[in-house]
Amino acid sequence: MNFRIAPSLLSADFARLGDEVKDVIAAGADIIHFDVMDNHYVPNLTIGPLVCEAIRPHTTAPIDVHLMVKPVDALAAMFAKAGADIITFHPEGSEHIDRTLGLIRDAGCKAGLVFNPATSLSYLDHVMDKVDMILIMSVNPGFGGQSFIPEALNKIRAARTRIDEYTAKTGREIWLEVDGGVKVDNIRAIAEAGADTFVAGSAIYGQPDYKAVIDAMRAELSQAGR
Ligand SMILES: O=C(CO)[C@H](O)[C@H](O)COP(=O)(O)O
Ligand SMILES: [Fe+2]
Repeated sequence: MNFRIAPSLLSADFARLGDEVKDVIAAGADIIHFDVMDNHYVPNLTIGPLVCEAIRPHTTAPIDVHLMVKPVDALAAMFAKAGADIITFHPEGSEHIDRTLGLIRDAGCKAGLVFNPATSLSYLDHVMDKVDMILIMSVNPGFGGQSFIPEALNKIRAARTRIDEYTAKTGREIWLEVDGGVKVDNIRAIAEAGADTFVAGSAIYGQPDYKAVIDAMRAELSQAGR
């Protein structure tokens, strides 16, 4: 299993974002997770396409834009232009999920659906062919530094079953990302439930030595069995 670690910029020092991006990639991270909150779909307000465009020259690592916004379509197009590689959105934020997935892919990005703790995976039923990533939220969206909700492990297992069945039929890979409260001490259990991509904000940016945390996460992942 190819595991990917995606530090969330939400917990980075916003006054030095370019360096924060370079530092986590130098420390061994694979992906930059970029949380967009609109003070409407979620109570918090963060960063937009101009900031994505500003960090783009600072790394060749994929930028994974997590849109916690409603409506989604116009912002998704702006982030594709701003250099995003992956764009995920919450089904509750889109009037027409199939259309939004299509417009993200047509803009050249990987597209993904995000599931809040109480959102059903049934939104996947008729759109798997347009989904490149499934993101399971293990906290309610809106803030960094919250505690992992254990019930998320059951949803990760269910999503893994869907993906494996789909991949067996089509040969096409879909990534399974988990976001919220991911730490060194629970990442192994999350991997064992079926995740391959791990967002971690406060666990990485909240520590002075990013490499030490990422190395410790990889050591845990290397022990994970399915
Ligand atoms: O989407 C998010 C919150 O809505 C963040 O990506 C997530 O919470 C990361 O922060 P932490 O690892 O500190 O929980
Ligand atoms: Fe996120």
